[in-house]
Amino acid sequence: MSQAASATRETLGFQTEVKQLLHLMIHSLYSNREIFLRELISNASDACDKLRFEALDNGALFESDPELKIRIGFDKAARTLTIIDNGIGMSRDEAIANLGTIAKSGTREFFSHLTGDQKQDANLIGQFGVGFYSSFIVADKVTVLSRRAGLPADQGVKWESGGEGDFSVEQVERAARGTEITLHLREGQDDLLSGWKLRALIRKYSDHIVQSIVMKQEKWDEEKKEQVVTEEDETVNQASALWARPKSEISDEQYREFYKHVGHDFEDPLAWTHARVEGRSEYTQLLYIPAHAPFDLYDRNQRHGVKLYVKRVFIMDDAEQLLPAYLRFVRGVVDSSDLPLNISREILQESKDIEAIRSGCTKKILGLLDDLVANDAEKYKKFWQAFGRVLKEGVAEDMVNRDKVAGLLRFASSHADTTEENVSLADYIARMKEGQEKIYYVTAESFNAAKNSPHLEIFRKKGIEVLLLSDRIDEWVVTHLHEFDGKPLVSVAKGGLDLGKLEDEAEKQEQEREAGEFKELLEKIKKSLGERVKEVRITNRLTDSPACLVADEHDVSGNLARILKAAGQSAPISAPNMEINPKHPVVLRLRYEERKFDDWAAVLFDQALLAEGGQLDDPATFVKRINDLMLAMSLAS
Ligand SMILES: Nc1ncnc2c1ncn2[C@@H]1O[C@H](COP(=O)(O)OP(=O)(O)OP(=O)(O)O)[C@@H](O)[C@H]1O
Repeated sequence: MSQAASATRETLGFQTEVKQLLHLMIHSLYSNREIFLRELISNASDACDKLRFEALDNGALFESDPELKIRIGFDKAARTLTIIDNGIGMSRDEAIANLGTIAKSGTREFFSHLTGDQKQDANLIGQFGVGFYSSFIVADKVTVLSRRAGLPADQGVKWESGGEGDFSVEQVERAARGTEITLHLREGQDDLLSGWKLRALIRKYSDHIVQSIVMKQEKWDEEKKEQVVTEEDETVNQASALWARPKSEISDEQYREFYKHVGHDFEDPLAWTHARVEGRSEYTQLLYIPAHAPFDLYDRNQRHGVKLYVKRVFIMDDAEQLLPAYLRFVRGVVDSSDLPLNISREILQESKDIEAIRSGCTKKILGLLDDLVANDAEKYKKFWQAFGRVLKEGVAEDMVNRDKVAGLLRFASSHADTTEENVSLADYIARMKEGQEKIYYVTAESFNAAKNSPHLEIFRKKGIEVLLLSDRIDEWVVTHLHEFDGKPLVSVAKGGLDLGKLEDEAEKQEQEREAGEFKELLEKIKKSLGERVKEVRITNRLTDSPACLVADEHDVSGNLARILKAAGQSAPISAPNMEINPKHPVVLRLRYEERKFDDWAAVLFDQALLAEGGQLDDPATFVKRINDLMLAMSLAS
């Protein structure tokens, strides 16, 4: 940050990302300019919540002004709007940090995704959170006066900026605690200088705010023939906790606006569930599923989860104990009637009440997802695209609800052979062939590697569907999910292929005959490859390929071993089995090869490894062998 300090006033430069954000926001969000009011009121409300929480331990913070509220005013002559709160306020350092930098992790990466296309970027910025900086959509100068609760009156701060490259901060005297934001409106924004307009915006976007949002009452003046502002205050919003109101009194519109406040989101939510739970543990939950993934979904430190309230008093943001990690995309509020007000994060971890809330909230969300599956396939598809990968973690993480989570999973499969993940395990079971007892899957590094895996050949020939798993997390899913609805999940690349009733007698007999016939060749290949393979055997898995690699039932699959290696973890390496196709011309040819047998065997192994997405230890030797063999063939012909 650049500095030009004078005695009390100094000018500081915005962090680069803030400059970028400001520029984009002014241009791409202009058509949504009214949201600035919602954002500033949302911040004011959060500031009041924070004060109320800190005051639980230190009542003096209320000073002589215990009634928390937000005031909106306007001055036609000066062309300004003001948003005032008596919440926690900011110290000078906090103002510099909060209003001059963006502290979110992943910010730089986020900015690299902006395209310059206004419509797309507006969407992205919405996901990032627009917040305080949205003031500059309508204002060309913003003045913030603030004093942190508990600091003396001479420790006030005045922050001011034109939203270009820099801002100034100055220490000022300020009797009132909290924050006052004055927007000096841009040309053409004068329609906002209207009590009627502001009231309409507050009712539309901020009705659910818990604190009173007050404005000066207006009256019709017969002489002046216009509305005049009086000295009387009036509360414009309902000023009661939305989640505590009966469901029948809340409109969908109100639910949506409340979501934007708690979820710090710009778009409507996908779905929500609102319930009051009574019994051993009493609480209210209002939980939302967003319509899109936040940019930091995979960041373990991401914030803005579920807020915890105790008897309407805000206690903490992102109380991660309220839901398991695999539901970290959920936003909303839990308000408990049983927990003590002074509960800390440490106590939360051991609280029996929290355990009950967590299991209740988890069931509600899984139920909500079930409901989408049954009643709104389009929405579920959207959900799956945004959060499917996170939900998959639930199979490993949540033993109690494993079957329920498994039922919600969607996979790509050889049925449609497209990348789209839209096959549920129940769909798969419904399509099983007569006599089929298992759910077959293949895991690979990419969709194409899975789809074209040699291990699938016999399944394709027999018309048996195979799930095509190519997410890294899928390996984790299948190590924890052994069966679904009584049907075992089986990898087509592991263990001996036992198709059970799907194989007929004649096929089995032929296999036995071939095993005898090829015994000598198999031993010879094993001897040639040595430690690289555990066993070499005949297979009926293959129709087009000469060979493939197969892990033993309880060994780590080749794909998982590669994932672990890439993640820097040591995998217990055990050599794979090599299976060869007794009908393939290359294999038949090998029976009569003498001179170059070792090269043929090595190439067979290396190709099988490549075909399943593996990497060669010694690619140069592989290339040399291939060239030698090609040359020998061309000389022979
Ligand atoms: N009225 C206020 N009183 C006290 N602090 C405030 C106020 N407004 C903003 N802040 C501080 O400035 C920070 C930045 O605000 P901003 O609106 O940009 O982001 P946010 O609310 O944290 O997140 P998001 O933008 O995702 O909603 C806030 O986190 C808060 O610490």
